Amino acid sequence: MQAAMPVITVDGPSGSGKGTVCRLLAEKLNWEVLDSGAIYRVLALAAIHHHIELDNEEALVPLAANLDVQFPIDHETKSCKVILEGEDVSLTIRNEEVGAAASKVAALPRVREALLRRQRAFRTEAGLIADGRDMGTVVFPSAEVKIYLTASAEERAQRRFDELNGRGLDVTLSGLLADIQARDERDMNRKVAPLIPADDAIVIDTTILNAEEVFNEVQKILEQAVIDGKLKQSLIA
Ligand SMILES: Nc1ncnc2c1ncn2[C@@H]1O[C@H](COP(=O)(O)OP(=O)(O)OP(=O)(O)O)[C@@H](O)[C@H]1O
Ligand SMILES: Nc1ccn([C@H]2C[C@H](O)[C@@H](COP(=O)(O)O)O2)c(=O)n1
Repeated sequence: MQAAMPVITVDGPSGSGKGTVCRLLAEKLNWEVLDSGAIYRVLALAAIHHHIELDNEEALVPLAANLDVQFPIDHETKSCKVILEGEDVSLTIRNEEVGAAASKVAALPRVREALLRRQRAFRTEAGLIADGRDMGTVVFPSAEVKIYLTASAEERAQRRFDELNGRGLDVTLSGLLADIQARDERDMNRKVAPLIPADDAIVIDTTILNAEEVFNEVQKILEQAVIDGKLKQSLIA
């Protein structure tokens, strides 16, 4: 039986292209997007602002439960802004240090538990595209469509290098590769909600695919989901 508010989950490691494909899908389908990584990033930034150690679960749980964050639409860029305690942190949360800090706070089981309800609340009237690490395994286990994107660590580091270098940031390919490998190791081997494909996820290796080719693969998956009766044609037209 199809749920009223369908969910497509897109999980995978850093730089596999989740955010890119979710944005393209959201534009096409006019669905909401949950960027769950942004929530972990905001929590990590709040911990840094409040001088809370990134492994202090006792202090991080109430911070997570009461996180003062909003995601208003920026009508100029048509993307979400991230407002933490009244401050626009949309750019700050995207730096590599905050990404690494997010991966550390995300390893704490009670912190993850404290953020579950907030993530599930993104399932509203439109369909939802949920981007993260455990969207298909934990947060939305009954999602209609589950996708897992992956790519070699070298390719993901190169993508990040091109992006950051293009923005004039002083980064090295070897440094970014080491960061990505450390993040993979932490995200894939934590005790709770480790990064793994859900049993019923469809895996796409994006190493040799460009963003458009990945999007085309995802569209084929959605068309198959219609044939299988998991999604209504009218929802993806
Ligand atoms: N298939 C692709 N081929 C080449 N570059 C890509 C592809 N998909 C995304 N990119 C580029 O790679 C970088 C990382 O992509 P994106 O932010 O979508 O990954 P992500 O999986 O969401 O990463 P994170 O989990 O760290 O947020 C971006 O610069 C993006 O433009
Ligand atoms: N569902 C999620 C989303 C994110 N995380 C953690 C692990 C990541 O390294 C970090 C930052 O995520 P990104 O913005 O790069 O997608 O947040 C997680 O554990 N679970």
